[in-house]
Amino acid sequence: MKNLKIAFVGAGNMATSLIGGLRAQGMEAKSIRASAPGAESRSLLNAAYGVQVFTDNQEAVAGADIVVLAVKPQIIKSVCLELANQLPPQALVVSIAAGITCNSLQSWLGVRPVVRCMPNTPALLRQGVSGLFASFEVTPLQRQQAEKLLLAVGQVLWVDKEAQMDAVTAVSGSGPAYFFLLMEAMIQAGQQLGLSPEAATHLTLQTALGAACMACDSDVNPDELRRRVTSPNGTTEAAIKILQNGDFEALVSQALTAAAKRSAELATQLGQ
Ligand SMILES: NC(=O)C1=CN([C@@H]2O[C@H](COP(=O)(O)OP(=O)(O)OC[C@H]3O[C@@H](n4cnc5c(N)ncnc54)[C@H](O)[C@@H]3O)[C@@H](O)[C@H]2O)C=CC1
Ligand SMILES: O=C(O)[C@@H]1CCC=N1
Repeated sequence: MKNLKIAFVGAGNMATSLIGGLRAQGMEAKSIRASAPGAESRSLLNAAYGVQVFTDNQEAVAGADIVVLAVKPQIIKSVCLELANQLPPQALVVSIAAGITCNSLQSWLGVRPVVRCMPNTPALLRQGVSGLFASFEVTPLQRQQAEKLLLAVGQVLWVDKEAQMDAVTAVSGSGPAYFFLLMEAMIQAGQQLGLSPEAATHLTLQTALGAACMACDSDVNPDELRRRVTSPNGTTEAAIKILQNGDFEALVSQALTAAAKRSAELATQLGQ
């Protein structure tokens, strides 16, 4: 990675996380460029990581080995059309836009190596996980380069069918929001049961962290870990019964199905 030049088009949350990860791994600021229309995000990025910032996307991608498209799905088509004739011919394009297929990207940019990926916001703390899919044109070396880029902000998982990216988006791309919602609900319930907001928040967040660490470190599945908390006729059983009577698993399944469907819809609505 050290000899590569990487250009980010878009300088928002996800681009900033990735740039922070690359800099923390020792990538030199002079090898990283970023472009965005907003002066504030450009100057924040420059101040935090010393990277070169541009208003002009075409200027940012000049000479890049990897171009990361980190703009919203709604504007990616216009950005691609603007860049189509300006990208270095061998540059690898890495898109993080939800729902936007390799086929669409290649219809706007010309047939070229494209990696589509779906990171998530814990990337900010280098605790993310990203799903990746490579178009046919991506070389083994470019695959490694894309993987290293995303490894700078957490773990990676390649999928071999592009349609699986909708499922990745539903599980891990959007996933942090589901856990935050559960935290919100537990904090609220804790207060209703008489705890102060501070106490309810502290207990909830540390429990979420502890449970996630246990699930990651353990050699048994989450269902077994759950059973170990659940004493016969005890308090956990009383709570789980309520969740299951409310069809918790079915609700989660419906929610993830809606997210995956929306990812596929974005492909149809905003693609080609
Ligand atoms: N936020 C999330 O949890 C995740 C987001 N994504 C994807 O990442 C992409 C970026 O999302 P965020 O960083 O959250 O959005 P953001 O809104 O923080 O950043 C978007 C950036 O694009 C810039 N921009 C707007 N118009 C532009 C143009 N014409 N040319 C160049 N830059 C332009 C904005 O100034 C901003 O810096 C989206 O496509 C989203 O689907 C992927 C995984 C997770
Ligand atoms: O909600 C969204 O569309 C984006 C993609 C995954 C997380 N945030």
